[in-house]
Order: sequence, then C-alpha cells, then structure tokens
Amino acid sequence: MLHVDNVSFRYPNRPWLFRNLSLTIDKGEIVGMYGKSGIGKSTLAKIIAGYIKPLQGEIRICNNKLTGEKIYPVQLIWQHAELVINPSWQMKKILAESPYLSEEMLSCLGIQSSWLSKYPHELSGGELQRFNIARALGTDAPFYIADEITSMFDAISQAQIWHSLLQEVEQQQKGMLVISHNQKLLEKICHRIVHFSDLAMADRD
Ligand SMILES: Nc1ncnc2c1ncn2[C@@H]1O[C@H](COP(=O)(O)OP(=O)(O)OP(=O)(O)O)[C@@H](O)[C@H]1O
Repeated sequence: MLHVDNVSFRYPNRPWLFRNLSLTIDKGEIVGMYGKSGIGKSTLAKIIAGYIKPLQGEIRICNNKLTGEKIYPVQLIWQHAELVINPSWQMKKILAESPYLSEEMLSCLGIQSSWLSKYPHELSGGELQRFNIARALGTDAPFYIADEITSMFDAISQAQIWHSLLQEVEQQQKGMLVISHNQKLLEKICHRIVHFSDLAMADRD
C-alpha cells in the first residue's frame, strides 16, 4: 500500500499550500482526485513521485519510507509530455529506457511503428503523450499517478488510452491516482474518488 502521511508543503515565500495531507492507495486500486485549479494537486503528485521533497510528513510503500531510490516506485505521467521527453533522442531510444514494454502495449496505445524513427518535434502533442504513457507502463513501478493525461485527446483516443492503462493496472495489480477536472471520467474509471480539499488543511492567509 502507498501511504501519503501528514504531508505539508509551501513554495518559498508563499502560504501553506496544504498541511497534514494524508491519503492511501492500495495495490490494484484506482483512486480519482479532483479539486479546483491551483489548489495543489500537481504539486502533491510531484511530491508523491519524488520530484519535490515535502516540508513535513513522508511517503511510504508497505511501511518503507521513500528516500532517493534509484528507480522510483511511483511513476508520474503528466500532461506536458514535451517537457519530460529528451528532444534530441529518436522515439525508439526514449522507449528503450522502459524494459517491460511489449509490442502489444505499443499497439494498444495506438503507437505506429513509423513513429519510432521520429524525433519528438516531428510528432503531435497527442502522439508524444502516447509515448510518455508507454514509457511509464514499461517500468515495473507498482504505482502510477496520471495527472490530466488525456485532456488533449479526442473521445475515441481517450477511450483507447484509458482501456490500455486500466488493463495494465488490473493485470499487474498496480495502484493508480488519477487527477482530473473531468468528473465523468473519474466516475467511470475509478474505484473511489476524493476531493483534494477533504484531504488536508489549507492556510491561505
Ligand atoms: N514552482 C513553483 N513555485 C511557486 N509556486 C508554484 C510553483 N508551482 C506551482 N506553484 C503554485 O502553487 C499553486 C498550486 O499549483 P498546482 O500546479 O499544484 O495546482 P493544481 O491544483 O494542479 O492546478 P490545476 O488544476 O490548474 O492544474 C498554484 O498557485 C501555483 O501557481
């Protein structure tokens, strides 16, 4: 189980964004999270995925505190694929970093083989995002966070992507936090839904 335990965070010279925030995600569980814009959802995602250190509290998996693991057990997939993909690498090199990727997974995500020899700037935002998702799925991380990952897709592509992701999460009994403003989507795919402001105390003075 993933535990977010009494985590507090503020950016320098800013009020507390949240204090004493706690959340658990079980293996095989899909938890949806929503909350108004700017409330701190993406910041929390970055803390859980180890990109930002909390000022108080801790993140644990099965009672082990996470501190600077070489391969981090929580994979964050976020909306801005172009910011996390190396612009000077061909797509096949980018995917080579994910050892557990199968041909089947690539095809489920709608990745065409002709895209593999392209560079990131030669692909659309949606095509790039498919690679970003594939890259995360191709690791053996037990937990994923999906932060507004399909807002750039049309309805059919959205359904295709979520079908692949949910299949993987279910088969491998992984846990996933899905952050979205689309409550209909959350209701459709999540086992339970939490509102960000119910998880923590805020201090905006
Ligand atoms: N690096 C940073 N330095 C200072 N403030 C930041 C930084 N990143 C984000 N913020 C601020 O922290 C607050 C929370 O941002 P965050 O991106 O976590 O919100 P969010 O709930 O994910 O919003 P949205 O739903 O619009 O994506 C915002 O007021 C934002 O301006």
